[in-house]
Amino acid sequence: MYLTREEEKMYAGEYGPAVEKSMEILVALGDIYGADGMVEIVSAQISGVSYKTIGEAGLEYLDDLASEGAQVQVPSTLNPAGVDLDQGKSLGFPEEFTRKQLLIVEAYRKMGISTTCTCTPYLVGNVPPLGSHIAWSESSAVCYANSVLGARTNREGGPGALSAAICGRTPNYGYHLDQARVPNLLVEVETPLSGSDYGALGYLVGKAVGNGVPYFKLLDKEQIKPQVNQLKALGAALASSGAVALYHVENTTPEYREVITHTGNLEKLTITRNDLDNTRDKLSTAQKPDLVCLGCPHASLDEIGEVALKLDGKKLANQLWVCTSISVKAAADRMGYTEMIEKAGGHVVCDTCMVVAPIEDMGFKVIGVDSAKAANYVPSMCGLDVVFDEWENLIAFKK
Ligand SMILES: C[C@@](O)(CCOP(=O)(O)O)CC(=O)O
Ligand code: SF4
Repeated sequence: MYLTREEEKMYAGEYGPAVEKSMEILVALGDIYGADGMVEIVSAQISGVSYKTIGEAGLEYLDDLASEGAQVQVPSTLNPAGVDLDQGKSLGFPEEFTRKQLLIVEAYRKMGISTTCTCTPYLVGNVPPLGSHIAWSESSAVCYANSVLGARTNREGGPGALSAAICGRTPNYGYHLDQARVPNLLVEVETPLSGSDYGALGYLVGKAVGNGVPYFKLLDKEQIKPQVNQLKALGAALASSGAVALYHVENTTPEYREVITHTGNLEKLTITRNDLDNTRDKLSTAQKPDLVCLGCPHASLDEIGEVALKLDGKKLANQLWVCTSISVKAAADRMGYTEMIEKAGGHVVCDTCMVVAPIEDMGFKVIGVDSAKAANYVPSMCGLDVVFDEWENLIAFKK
């Protein structure tokens, strides 16, 4: 692939071993996927943060890079870690795990990466504009960035996104190019959508479309135009049951007008109310959750607000985590939401989630979720049972 003189220098080690190593990774990826050259990026989002998923080998790799002086060249944020970085002890996270986790985050911090550990960076200031090239790796965030923001990224792995952040570039292939952004499946949804329907829809369509690009026609554009919270749930589920990186929603997402002409001859999938209800039932493996975990992807301020108002003045019978970023929690604190949730016996948990935290070692057995992505991953990544339903049905109050 073609490299500019600057990129040649990076590759040849003229900027030190961290840049050299990172450029080698980018060139290898570019060669595998047939990139013609590199493209400059404006933002990075780096997964592979939890000690649960990257382990000792990951920690060593990051420590080496940090001690070699690696520095990111573009604004970069981290994916969720395995613990709440501030409230780890009071929430009962295992001590040794927490110690390792803090070392990982410290290595990233040294590289200049913001330690806002979240899968919804677009809610806390990492918001690349339409048409910009970026390297993001959290699959739900990739889906959001490509589809809702109209930025351009492949589904990077953690090392790929980190290398891109260090070099300020990523190989130019896949979703960076116009031709990969056209839809290849038309999805007609025949029923109005609300709550966890968006996740159930994403789960079903992700299975059908694999690594393709679905184009959604929702029932009634006036009534059910999806907003940020719904689009994040839809994209997260699409990206977890399939390898989706981009979707379009008619009258909603920014690139639908450019691709609408391609929808005429597409294979069509019709989704009914029954399809969505059956999906929710199929994903559930138990009935009564001992821990309800909301915020997959990380909750927005208004999602936390809805839960807080419902809990206000009551006492919970099961445990509750509402997972979010430190920035959104700060706003929730000021709004009084955190206090309402805590008084009811729940927690606003930062930096982590039900999938990347070691919840299987914390005494929980059945996790209640309102997210299809979490319902898909909790059994496989934590080995625990899951109930997938609307959050209002999952929480129970003391009589
Ligand atoms: C399941 C996921 O949301 C979180 C775990 O990823 P990681 O530990 O950051 O690599 C990753 C993803 O879907 O990209
Ligand atoms: S599993 Fe869900 S909450 Fe956890 S990092 Fe992934 S999208 Fe975020």
